[in-house]
Amino acid sequence: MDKETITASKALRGSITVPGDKSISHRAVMFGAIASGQTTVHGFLDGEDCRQTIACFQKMGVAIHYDRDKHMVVIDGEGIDGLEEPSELLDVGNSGTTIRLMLGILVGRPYFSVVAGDESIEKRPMARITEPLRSMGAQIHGRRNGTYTPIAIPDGENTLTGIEYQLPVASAQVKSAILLAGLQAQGKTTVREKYRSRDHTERMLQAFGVDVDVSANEVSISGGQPLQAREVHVPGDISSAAFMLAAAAIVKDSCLRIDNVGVNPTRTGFIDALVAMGGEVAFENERVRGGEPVADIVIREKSLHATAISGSLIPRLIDEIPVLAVIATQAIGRTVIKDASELKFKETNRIDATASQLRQMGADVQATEDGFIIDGPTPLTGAEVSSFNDHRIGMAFTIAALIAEGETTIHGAKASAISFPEFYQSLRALSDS
Ligand SMILES: O=C(O)C1=C[C@@H](OP(=O)(O)O)[C@@H](O)[C@H](O)C1
Ligand SMILES: C=C(OP(=O)(O)O)C(=O)O
Repeated sequence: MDKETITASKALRGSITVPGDKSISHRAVMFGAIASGQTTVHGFLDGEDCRQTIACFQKMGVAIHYDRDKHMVVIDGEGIDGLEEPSELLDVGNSGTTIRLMLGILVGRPYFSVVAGDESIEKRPMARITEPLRSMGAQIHGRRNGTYTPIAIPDGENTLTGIEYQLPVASAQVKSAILLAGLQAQGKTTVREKYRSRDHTERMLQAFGVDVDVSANEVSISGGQPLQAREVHVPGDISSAAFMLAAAAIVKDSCLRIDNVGVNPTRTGFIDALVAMGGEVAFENERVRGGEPVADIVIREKSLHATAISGSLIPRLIDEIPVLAVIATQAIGRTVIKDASELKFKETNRIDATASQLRQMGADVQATEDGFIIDGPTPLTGAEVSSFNDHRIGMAFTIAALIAEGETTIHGAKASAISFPEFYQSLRALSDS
């Protein structure tokens, strides 16, 4: 198995950028594929998940040209009716976002399609998508009555009707799938959520010329609206920036600047948590590009104290929780993270993975049903840890290794290629400078 060996780092100093936002990159390809005209995407994330999205839509006959060196994707869309029946399985690899959003498109198409992914995708729950889509009239077959992959959509009329739906858990993937089906449905579709999840779908659909009504925690869309191609500039991914910010927050005397990061308020929970812990973080050059807020982020290492993370904050930092748990081991006092049971349904069970590997490194951490209880500060010691082939887990433990005494080996480190292919390179460049 692939591995990386990491030792304690001296201060991280300098200025970097991080790769494009994963959520926005996926959506740019999908929306470009169902729009009419040429969509050009700049700053596309060259991660494995997003490349899988490109491949799926190419299998549906969409002309997509990807220049990997320039991080640019050009999509010649012919509207949603221009999508063709794929003659092969649509393989989403490791990507939950690809399968869930794409199903929202496929259920309204008149052709036969089958979607599946890797071993991790096989274990991830799909009922959250297939139940509401079925209630719109979608015909869905699949393993265990369509609650797990592989999932097949039969050919035929596939007529959909708009629904009003209250999300049982805040999930942008479920919300987006319903809205994409809603675009193909008769009448209006409304999705309500208790806590607001990331709103990139709403923002980008509006940018592609679709009327989307957004009020508080409710989004509505009327069926039959076409998408008009446009240029998309993808900002740096705050979920990737979070690893670098975490490193700078806990490695003594660090001072780091990350330029051009997406700071959509539905995604900045990690920054709020860090500030609540006493972290020194500032946004500079705040601007809006293509409907998404962007800023340069500056952080300085500072002594941190414990905090409580729960409720509406959770969907705003869901993917950053493993690395936040690492930070919490260095904060003074007891950090409690709750309402995060969704972590069990990601690429791996992130509650178990984070707690078990943190304990290997000597942290005082307790896994709970829906989060963690972490007492700090605790000195960490180098250990053999596993990513469980989950990119966020592998990267979180690499950050922990930067402050550990002795050597830490991260097994399955290559998983970082899912969302942050240059992760180890960027980190080495910063600690050498
Ligand atoms: O819509 C998206 O792009 C995503 C939504 C979140 O998942 P859920 O919708 O399952 O919370 C997040 O964890 C994932 O990394 C990306
Ligand atoms: C959960 C994640 O992604 P996905 O659901 O797209 O696999 C993630 O990137 O942390």
